[in-house]
This record gives sequence, structure tokens and C-alpha cells, in this order.
Amino acid sequence: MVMTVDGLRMRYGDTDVLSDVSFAARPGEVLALLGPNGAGKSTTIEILEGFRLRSAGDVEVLGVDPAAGDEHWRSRLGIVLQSWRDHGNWRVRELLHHLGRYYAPYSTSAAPRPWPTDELLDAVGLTPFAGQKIKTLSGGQRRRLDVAIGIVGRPDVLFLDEPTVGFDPEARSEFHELVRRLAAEQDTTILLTTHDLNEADKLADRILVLAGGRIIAAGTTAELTTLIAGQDEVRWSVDGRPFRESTTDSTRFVRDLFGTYGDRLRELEVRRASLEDTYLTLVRGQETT
Ligand SMILES: Nc1ncnc2c1ncn2[C@@H]1O[C@H](COP(=O)(O)OP(=O)(O)OP(=O)(O)O)[C@@H](O)[C@H]1O
Repeated sequence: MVMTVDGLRMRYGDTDVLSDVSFAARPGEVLALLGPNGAGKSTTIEILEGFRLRSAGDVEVLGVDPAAGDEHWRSRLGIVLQSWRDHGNWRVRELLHHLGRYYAPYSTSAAPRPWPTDELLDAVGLTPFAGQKIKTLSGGQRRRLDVAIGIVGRPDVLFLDEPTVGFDPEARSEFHELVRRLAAEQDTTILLTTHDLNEADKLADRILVLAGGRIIAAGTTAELTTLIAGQDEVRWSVDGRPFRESTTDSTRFVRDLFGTYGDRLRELEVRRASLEDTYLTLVRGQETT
């Protein structure tokens, strides 16, 4: 396992934000951490990065307790936090080249570090802006630069905190490709937070839902939806009257409808529960317990 979290607790003052968080990640796995505002997603990531000291629990990233991580350990992590605000007068290529130099002593034959600047610019779609000053970039271009800064050291583990906020659909789709490529070709293990359920669905091998200080559900979208009963919605009309019903077995339900109504059955539609339906049910269920 590249990352293991067992019984993680984080207390601010007398409030437990995280009370008992446990999960693990395999090499090259992409995990999406979902949860309502204030659930503790950024806190979890900051603890894993070694930026924040936890109150209790066992945590290991690349075999090291983040609270005791040294520079060598840190060089194997990539971090994309909320936007990079300094260095407005630097040019894009210049900054990436400069930051990349920090990783050179940690280069190995399996992971040559840093990522060559021009290749990296190309990978994040910033080649046309390479000579531009950072303060002149658009919001989305700026975010691509944040991502480039996070991966310039060819990290073994990459943390992405809401990476695609402000991306246009094309940039988002290109970013998704980049993340999948990092995981598949470089075996980078990726933990990202997002409020975009579609993004979590597309990107993640596994989704972790954090609420009430715990991981309340984990799995693929399909696995999560099977946790929720009444997952499909069937709609139809008979003699011009519309009907709708939720069912766990839409195939059987539809067969019964045909049995009952035969050719009078019109406008039949089966709608699978979306990740959004499942997520909302999970989080609302947690709030009422
Ligand atoms: N340094 C701190 N001191 C006290 N409370 C804090 C501190 N940092 C965060 N918190 C609280 O911890 C909770 C979790 O915050 P965190 O930023 O981890 O949530 P999040 O899931 O990332 O939220 P969002 O989706 O809004 O980004 C919030 O209630 C926040 O107010």
C-alpha cells in the first residue's frame, strides 16, 4: 500500500472534525475524496502531506509517518493546493524550470527528476503561454500551472485539492486525461478532492465519501449505488397518464409492466441512479443519524 490511514482523528479545540477515518491506496490508484463543505477533506490531505499534525490514529504515506517525513520523502510527493499566488512577475517556463531544480538530487533511473520543462508544459497544455508572465494568465491557465508545479518532481503520490475549479470543459477533459495518464503510465497514486461528482465518477478508481468525521462509504460509482435501495427510477405512461416508480429490479419491473399493459405501455424510460443521487442519499442519511 502506498498510503494507509487507520483510525485518524483530528480535533480542533474541543471539536472532532475527523473522528475515525480509515482507508488505503494501492500504487497507481486514483481516489476521490468527496464530502460536504467543512467535512474535513482538506484537513485529511494536509495531514497526509505532513502539513498538519493529527490528534490520533496511524498514518503512513510511502512507508513513512508524515509527521516524521524528511526532505527525501517530501520530494516524492506532489501537492496541488488552492491557487499559487506568488511569483506573478515570473514567466511560466522560468518558474517551472526553477522549481524543477529542487528535485534533481532525487532523480532515479525509474523516475528521472525533474520532468523536462518543455515536456511538462506540453503535458498540461501550457506551451503557448510558456513565455508569458504568470500574472497575465487566465484563471484556468493559472490552475494548469498549479498542476504543473505539483507534478514537476514526477511524484509517486499526488495530492490535488479541488484541481479543476475554474476549468472550461475542454481543459477539464484534458486534465482528466492527464491524471489518468499519470496513474497508468507513471504509476502515480492520486488522492483528489472535488465537489464535481461527474469528475469523481470519471477519474476515480474508488470514491471515498467523508461525512460526520468518518468515511461513510467507499467504492466505485456502481458499488456505491448498490448500497442504496430503490436505485432505478422507471417512468412510463398508459392512456396518456404518466407514472413513475423506484425499484431495485428494473428489469423485472418492466417485464411486469408489459405483462399488465402490453401495447398500451408508452414512453418507457429507466433511469439509473446517478452518483449524485447516491451521494445525496448517503450524506443526508448520515446527517439524520
Ligand atoms: N486551523 C483550524 N482551526 C480550527 N478549525 C479548523 C481549522 N482548520 C479547519 N478547521 C475546521 O475544520 C473543518 C474541516 O475543514 P476542511 O477545510 O478540512 O473541510 P473541507 O472538507 O476541505 O471543506 P470544503 O469542502 O469547504 O473545502 C471545518 O469546520 C473548519 O472550519
